[in-house]
Amino acid sequence: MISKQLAGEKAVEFIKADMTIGLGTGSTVYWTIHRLGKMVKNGLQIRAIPTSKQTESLAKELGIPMTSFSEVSQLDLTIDGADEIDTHFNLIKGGGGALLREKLVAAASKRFIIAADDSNLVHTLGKFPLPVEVVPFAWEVTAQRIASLNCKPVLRMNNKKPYITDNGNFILDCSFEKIENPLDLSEKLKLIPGVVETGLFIDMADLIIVGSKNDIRLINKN
Ligand SMILES: O=C(CO)[C@H](O)[C@H](O)COP(=O)(O)O
Repeated sequence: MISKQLAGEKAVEFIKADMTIGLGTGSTVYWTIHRLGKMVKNGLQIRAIPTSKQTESLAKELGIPMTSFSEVSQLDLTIDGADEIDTHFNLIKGGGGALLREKLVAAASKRFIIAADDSNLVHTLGKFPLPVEVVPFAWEVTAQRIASLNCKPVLRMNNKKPYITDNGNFILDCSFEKIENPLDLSEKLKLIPGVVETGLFIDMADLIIVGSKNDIRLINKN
């Protein structure tokens, strides 16, 4: 069994009846969603809010009942993946392009669980290029302003065209190499006009489930 699958499937153990669950995006939570689909088929009652159109269609296919922020304002639990996790529980997310909805859903959740494998654990964030969601208008100027923070922003492409997020925006993948102060960087990025959201998730995760070749580790905050 691959490590992402181990971690993703382990995460369902934290789902209880009648919970409202945030469903993340990516190849790790794919396994969570599949397991959850089976649990729902076996009678578990939950409702879910997806963090992307991709997750929404998978969850619908598996018969997982959906809700939305027009019906609920708080979720019990969100399960998602991460591209990098540092020793202070800070994350880089957005490799799959869903960072804005992922952050909104995580911020509305009482508990935020990350399922990942040991390749995602790092001492300092930044080797993985930081995804930054920007509005398409004047994105070139936004990219120049971001570059002045000492990185190389690259416009994410899809079939030779700019990649478009579920919110109709672009993504700039920003290579910083080392992000020594994630909070400071996050604040600076959010001050740039045109930046909608960044893939820096600072001190939001409560529990990390780390799958490796043959076992699973749980890392609790504190
Ligand atoms: O942030 C994300 C999507 O926007 C994903 O959680 C992140 O990219 C990790 O993905 P995977 O589970 O496929 O490694």
